[in-house]
Amino acid sequence: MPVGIHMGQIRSVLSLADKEWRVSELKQQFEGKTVLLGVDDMDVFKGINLKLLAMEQMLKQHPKWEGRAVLVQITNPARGRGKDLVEIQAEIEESCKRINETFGQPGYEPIVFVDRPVSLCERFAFYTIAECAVVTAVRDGLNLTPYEYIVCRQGVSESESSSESNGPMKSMLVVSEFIGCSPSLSGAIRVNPWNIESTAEAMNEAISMADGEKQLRHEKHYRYVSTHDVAFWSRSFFQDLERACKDHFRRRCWGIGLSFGFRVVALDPNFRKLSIDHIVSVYLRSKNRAILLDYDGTVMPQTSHNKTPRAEVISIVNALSNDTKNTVFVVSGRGRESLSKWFSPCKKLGIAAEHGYFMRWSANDEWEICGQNSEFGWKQIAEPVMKLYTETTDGSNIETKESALVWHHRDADQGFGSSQAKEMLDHLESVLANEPVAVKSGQYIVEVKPQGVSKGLVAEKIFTTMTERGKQADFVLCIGDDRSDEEMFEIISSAISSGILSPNTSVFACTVGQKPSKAKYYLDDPTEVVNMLEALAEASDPDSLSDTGSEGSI
Ligand SMILES: O=P(O)(O)OC[C@H]1O[C@H](O[C@H]2O[C@H](CO)[C@@H](O)[C@H](O)[C@H]2O)[C@H](O)[C@@H](O)[C@@H]1O
Repeated sequence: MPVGIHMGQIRSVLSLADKEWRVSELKQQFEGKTVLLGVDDMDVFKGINLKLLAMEQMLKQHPKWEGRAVLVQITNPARGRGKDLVEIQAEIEESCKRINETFGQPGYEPIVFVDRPVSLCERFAFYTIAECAVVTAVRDGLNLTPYEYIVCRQGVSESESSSESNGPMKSMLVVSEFIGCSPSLSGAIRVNPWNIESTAEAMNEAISMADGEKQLRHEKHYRYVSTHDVAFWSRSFFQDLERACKDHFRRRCWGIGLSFGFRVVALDPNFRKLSIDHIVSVYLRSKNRAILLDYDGTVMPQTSHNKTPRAEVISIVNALSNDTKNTVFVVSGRGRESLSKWFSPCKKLGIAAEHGYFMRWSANDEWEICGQNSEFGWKQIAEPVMKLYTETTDGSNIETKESALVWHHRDADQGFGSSQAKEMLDHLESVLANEPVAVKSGQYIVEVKPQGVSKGLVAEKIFTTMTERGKQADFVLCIGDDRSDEEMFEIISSAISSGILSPNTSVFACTVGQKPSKAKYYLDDPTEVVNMLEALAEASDPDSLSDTGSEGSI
C-alpha cells in the first residue's frame, strides 16, 4: 500500500529531455488558456463524468471562463470489462460531445479527452502546465495524483532542467473528500463529488484564486509531500515495528479471537495462572483480608440468561464474609436493588453497586452515596441520543439505573452493534462534554455515569477504611473481568507505593480470561473463580466464623 510518492523517481522523470520537449509543446498548445487537469483510470469509481458535469456547470455559472478554461482529462484505458463500465464510457463520451458542442468555438475545446495510453513523461508534462488538478473519485484509496501534481509543479532545480525558471511555484487542488490523501492536503478545496454545483464552484474558486494564495498553499503541500514520501513512511513503519517488538523476547504471545476479530496479544511473562494451592496457603497465614469480587463475568458467566447467583455461589460468599478476618465486597456496575436482593442471605457482605455510586458495608448498614454529584440533568441529554441509536439498532436496549444510563447491544448484530457503539460513544462524549459525567464502553455496553465514580475509588476506600479501623489488609484478593475492574487493579498496583497498603501485603489481582491486564494473575472463567473461592471458603477458620445477622465484619 503506497503511502507517499517516490521523490527520486519523479525528479528523474521530470528532468528527462523528452518531457521538456513535451512541456514546451503543451505550453504552446494551451497558450492563453487555464488548464484544469484530471488523471484517472477508466473505472466506475473515479467520478470522471461527475467532473465533466462540474466543468459544464462552471462554464454555465461563470461564463468568463468560456474560451479560457480547459479541462484536460487523461483517462488510462480500462483494466476490466462489464456493463457498468460500458455505460459509464458512453456517459463520458456523451458529456464530452455535449459540452464541446455547447461551449466550444473555433480554436477552443473546453474538454480535451485523452483516452490513449500516456507515458509517465507525458503525464508529468501535463501536470507541469496545469493550473489546477481535479480529483472527483467517489471512492478510492490514497490516490497519488495530487501528490505527483504538486511535485511536478515544483519542478526540478535549474541545473537539472533545461526549462526556464518561472518564478515562485504555485498549484491548486480540488479533491474529493472520499480519497485517502484528502485529509493530508489542508490547502486543497475539498468537495463531495456528487454535489455538481459545489464542485463547479470549487473549480472556479481554485482557478480564480490570487497567485499569492496559490503559492502559499503550494508551498505547504510541497513541504508535506516531499518530506512524507515512500522513504519516510517505510522508515516510520520499521521504527513502529521495532518499538512494538522491543520487549517481545521477554513476552509471551497469544492469538485471540477468530476471523476479522483475530488479534495477537503480548502478555507479560509475570502474568500467570492463579494457583489455588498458593493462594490458600497465603490466605491461611493472613489476618486481615480484603476480598473484592466483581459480579458479571466473574462469579456470574456472561452467557447465563438467568443472572441470579446460584445457591452454591451464595453459600461460598456467605462463608467468606462470615469469617471475621475477612472484609468481602461485591463490586459491580449493577444496581443496588438487585445486588442486595440476590445476596440477601449474606448479611456481612459489603456491596458497592453502580460502580460504587452506592456503598454499604453490610446488610445492617445504610447505603452511602459516594458520588459528589446528585444532579442528573444530563440524563435529558444522553437519553434521546441513546434512543436514536436504539431505534436504528435492532436488538439493542437502554437500561436506566439510579445514577447511570446504559445502552446494551449484546443481542444486536455483532459487527453493526459494535460500530454503532463506537459512534454513539463519540456522539455522547461530544454532547456531554460540559456535564459532570464519564462515558465508558464495556462488554456490549456503553454507559454514562457520574464523574468520579469508579471501582478503583471503591477499592481505595475499602483499604483506607480498613487501615483507619486498625485492620490494615495483609491479604488482598481482587477479581474482575472487564475494563471497569482494571481500575481496581490499577489502584492496587499503586496502593503499596502510596502507603494505602503495607509493603508486606500479599496481593492477588486476578483477571478472568487470558488478556492484557493490569492484574498479575488470571483464571480462565467464572467456574474456575468459583472453585478458587470455594477453596478459600473451606480454608476459613471455623473459630473465626461469626453468627450470620450480627454486626459488620470490620
Ligand atoms: O460490574 P459488573 O458486575 O461486571 O456489571 C457490569 C454491567 O452488568 C450488567 O451488564 C452485563 O449484563 C448484561 C445482561 O444482563 C449484558 O448484556 C452486558 O453485556 C453485561 O455487561 C448491567 O446491566 C450493567 O448495568 C452493568 O454495568
